[in-house]
Amino acid sequence: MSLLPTMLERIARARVDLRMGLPVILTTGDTAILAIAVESLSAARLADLRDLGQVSLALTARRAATLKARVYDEDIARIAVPTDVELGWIEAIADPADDLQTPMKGPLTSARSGDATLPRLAIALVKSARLLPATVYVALENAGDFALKHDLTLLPQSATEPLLNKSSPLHPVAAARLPMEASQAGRLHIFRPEDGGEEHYAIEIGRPDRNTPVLARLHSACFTGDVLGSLKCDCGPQLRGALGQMGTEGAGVLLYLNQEGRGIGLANKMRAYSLQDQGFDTVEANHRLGFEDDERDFRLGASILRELGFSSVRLMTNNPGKIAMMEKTGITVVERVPLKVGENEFNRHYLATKASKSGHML
Ligand SMILES: Nc1nc2c(ncn2[C@@H]2O[C@H](COP(=O)(O)OP(=O)(O)OP(=O)(O)O)[C@@H](O)[C@H]2O)c(=O)[nH]1
Ligand SMILES: [Zn+2]
Repeated sequence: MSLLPTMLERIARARVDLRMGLPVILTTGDTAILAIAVESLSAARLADLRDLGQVSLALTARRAATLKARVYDEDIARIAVPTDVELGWIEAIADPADDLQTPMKGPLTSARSGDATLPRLAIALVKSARLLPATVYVALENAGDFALKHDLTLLPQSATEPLLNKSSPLHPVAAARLPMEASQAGRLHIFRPEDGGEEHYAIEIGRPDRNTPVLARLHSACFTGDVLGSLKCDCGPQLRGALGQMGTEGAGVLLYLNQEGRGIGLANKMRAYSLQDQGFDTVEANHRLGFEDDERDFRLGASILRELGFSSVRLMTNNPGKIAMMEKTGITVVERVPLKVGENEFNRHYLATKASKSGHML
C-alpha cells in the first residue's frame, strides 16, 4: 500500500501552495529552483529567498513587451531582482495597475545565459492557479533534501509538464431535472475534472436525439455578465438567448464552462477591466497583464459533449476558434448558428475589438 500522492495530486497541491504564498520546488533532475508566485509573495518570504541566493523574476513575453524588457527565451523573460529593492518593486513589475502613473520601471536586466525551462514551468503553474503570471525564484541545490526539510511540494519537470498541458478527463458527478424559464424540460449535469480544477456544467434541454446534430452552445462563465447583468459584454443576453432558442426548438445542450474571463479568472478579469478603464481594449489589457488574448481550453467542451453521447452539433457562436477546436477534437460542426444579441453603447467597442482582433464574425 502507498498513500504517496500521485503527480496529478502533487500538482493540485502545488497550485494551492502557490495561492497561499508558499514556495514550490521544480526540478529537471540536474537543476532545481524554488519558486513563489509574485501575487502572493510576502516581504518575509522574499527575505528568505534572498538568504538562499540571487533572486530572479520570471515574466511572460507579453508582460515583458509592455515593460520593454528584453526577451531571450521566446515566451519568457528572466529578470534579475536587484538586492536593494523592496517587495513593491517586484509587484509593480508583475502587476500593470500603476503602469500609467509610473511608466518607467527598472532598469530591467534580462538573463541571457542559463536555461528557462524551470521558470517557464513555474509561470505555467502560476497561471493554472489563476494568479498573475509572474514568479520569483532562486536556484536550489540538493532539492530533494531541501523539500523534505522544509515540507515543500517538489515537482519533477518531466512528469509535470505533460500533465499541465493535457486537458484533464472529466467525470459526471450528479444530474437532476431543472425546470427553467426557457424550458420546463431542463436537466443540469455536473462534471468534475480529475486534476482538482473547476467543475463544469451541461444544461440539457428536452431529450435531444444523440444521432442527429444537437443545437449546442459553449458558454464561458462570466459572473459580471451572467449574474450581474453587466453591460460591458454580451454574455448575459447570449446565455439567455441560447437557452431561449433551445427552449423554442425543444432540444439543445448548453455547456457552462467555468473559464471566467476567457480563462484568466475573475480577479485577473477585474484587473483587465481596471486597465480598460485606463483606455486599453480587451486584448491589450490581457497582454499588459501577461496573458494571451484567450487562455481557455475548449477541449473540455468536446469531452463533455462526447460524455453525454453527442458527436455532431449545430454550434451557436460567433467565434471561429470554437468551431476549429470542436472539429479538431472530433466533434463535427454541421452548422454555425449566429448568436448576435445584447449589443449596447457600453459593449460596442468590446464587440468591435473581438471582431477586428480575435476574428469574431459580425
Ligand atoms: N479577459 C477578459 N475576459 C472577458 C472580457 N469580457 C468578457 N470576458 C470573458 O469572455 C468570455 C466570453 O466568452 P464567450 O461568451 O464564450 O464568447 P466568445 O469567445 O466571444 O464566443 P461566442 O460568444 O461564442 O461568439 C467569458 O469568460 C467572459 O468572462 C474582458 O474584457 N477580458
Ligand atoms: Zn461577459
